[in-house]
Amino acid sequence: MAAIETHDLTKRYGDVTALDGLSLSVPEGELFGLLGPNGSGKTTTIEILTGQLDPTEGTASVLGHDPVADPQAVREAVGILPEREDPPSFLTPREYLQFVGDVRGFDAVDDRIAEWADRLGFDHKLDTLSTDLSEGERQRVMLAQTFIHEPDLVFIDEPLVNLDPIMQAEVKDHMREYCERGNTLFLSTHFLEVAEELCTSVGIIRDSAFVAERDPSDLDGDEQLLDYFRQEVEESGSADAETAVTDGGDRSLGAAGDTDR
Ligand SMILES: Nc1ncnc2c1ncn2[C@@H]1O[C@H](COP(=O)(O)OP(=O)(O)OP(=O)(O)O)[C@@H](O)[C@H]1O
Repeated sequence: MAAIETHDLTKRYGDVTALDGLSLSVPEGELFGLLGPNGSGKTTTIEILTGQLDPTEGTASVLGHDPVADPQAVREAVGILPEREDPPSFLTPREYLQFVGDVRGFDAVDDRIAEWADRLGFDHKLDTLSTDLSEGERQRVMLAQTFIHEPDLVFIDEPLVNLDPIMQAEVKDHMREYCERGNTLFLSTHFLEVAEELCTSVGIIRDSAFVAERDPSDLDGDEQLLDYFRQEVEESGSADAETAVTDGGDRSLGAAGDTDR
């Protein structure tokens, strides 16, 4: 069964088309990466699939639930880490994760908090107000809330932002193992090296429409993901595409400041 299935998903805001007829199927167990220039519709896609935003047209199925007809069922079934989200500044990580436990209704909340704080290296900060945590420590807490209830499907926008290199490696390992156990991960990122290293499949979106899908391991040595992305995106000839493809040595696309939020 596909974990995610969409048909002609479209979102319009007046004259602005944020998403234009997205049809997509993500099988269970896939680590899927959605790539695209700034403003191409990645966040809109995730918001529709997680029941936060209604499409103007089209249908979607997420773990067998319809995110329009039953957004609550989708939100209960999945883990979500939106872009640039922090735990509330006035709660400690322990209080925030206990709150998540209450809302999500899972058992052994204290044990799971201890396990995830240990795994993500913020056990010594569990009782520190979030306002006093570093950016990377807050990202670790947000990653914990994403996975703590062991969902079958997780949506993550830029998972590695602000993490130090050791924690980046650990989170990558975790995401890989999570999918090897049959779970599904839907990742949105501007960092092609992350997509290339981790994803079993990538989709490229431009001008709000889906243009290509590819298994990164099928790319040969001369056809790196950046070149492939550039080729697919530049075909649109849009100004957006040209500003989006920035080599810059770090192979990040269109958001040079993304690591420093
Ligand atoms: N509430 C809104 N009202 C009007 N236009 C919107 C709204 N939300 C998004 N858009 C537009 O829809 C398009 C797609 O936005 P979206 O946030 O999905 O892009 P994105 O691919 O996630 O971009 P980025 O890589 O910069 O995060 C953009 O042109 C954006 O300006």
